[in-house]
Amino acid sequence: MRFDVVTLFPAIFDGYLTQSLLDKAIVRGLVEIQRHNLRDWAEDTPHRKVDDRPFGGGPGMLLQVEPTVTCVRDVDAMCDVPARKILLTPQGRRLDQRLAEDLATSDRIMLMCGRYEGFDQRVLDILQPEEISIGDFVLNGGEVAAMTIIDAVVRLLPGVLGDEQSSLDDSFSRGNRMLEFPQYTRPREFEGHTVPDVLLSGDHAAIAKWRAEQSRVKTIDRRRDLLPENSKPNHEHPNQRS
Ligand SMILES: Nc1cc(-c2ccc3ccn(Cc4ccc(CN5CCCCC5)cc4)c3c2)n[nH]1
Repeated sequence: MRFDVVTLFPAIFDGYLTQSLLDKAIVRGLVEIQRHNLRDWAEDTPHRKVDDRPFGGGPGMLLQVEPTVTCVRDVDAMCDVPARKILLTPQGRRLDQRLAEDLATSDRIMLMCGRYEGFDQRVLDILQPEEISIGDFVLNGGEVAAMTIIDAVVRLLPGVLGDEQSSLDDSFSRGNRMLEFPQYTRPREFEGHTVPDVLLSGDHAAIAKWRAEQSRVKTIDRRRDLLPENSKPNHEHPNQRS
């Protein structure tokens, strides 16, 4: 899979791209991440201006339609595979595991990271990107949301996580909608806190039963909404794919 990230701050991704799971996946050719600085598409050098004040007044600045649309079209054309365009915004469809699994089926994803107060509306009208939010809070730009999407998607790609780390049993993977059971490792006792005996018993059936019960109790206590009897569809944003 290839990610193309359009951003005013490509350096934000430096540390992230060298972190081990992603770095290994890149080295193994399982994923490719290309960054594109929107400022390189600014019309007027030397100021390389890509933002301007909103018509009609209002706070802050907006990213202009011309450099953005030109940039996205140029980036899209850099590779034969057409990119699934995603625009990060607080107003988008909420990212969840189901959407991450859907994104993981794409061959190429372009992540459009805005800044300031976002993009001129004509960017959305012309390019018709899918709009995705990572939660009901306002970040300072799309980059952290983009990294979140990359993180959630890359771990789902075949071969990225070894079998022992499979994402299949994650809390929210493949329709699994239960919270994790408690996990323990050595030492067996720390400051008087011990490991549940069942986990030391070697009785795999009893361990599985205990873990299922722990997941159920925790899910009822914290996320009753996840239980099958309470589940409701994730209402898609009007301009979202099915
Ligand atoms: N899940 C999530 C994604 C983001 C996200 C993603 C991308 C950008 C680009 C800029 N920002 C900052 C921002 C966005 C919206 C406003 C509200 N403002 C009100 C007046 C009319 C214009 C809009 C303010 C500042 C972004 C924030 N935050 N949270």
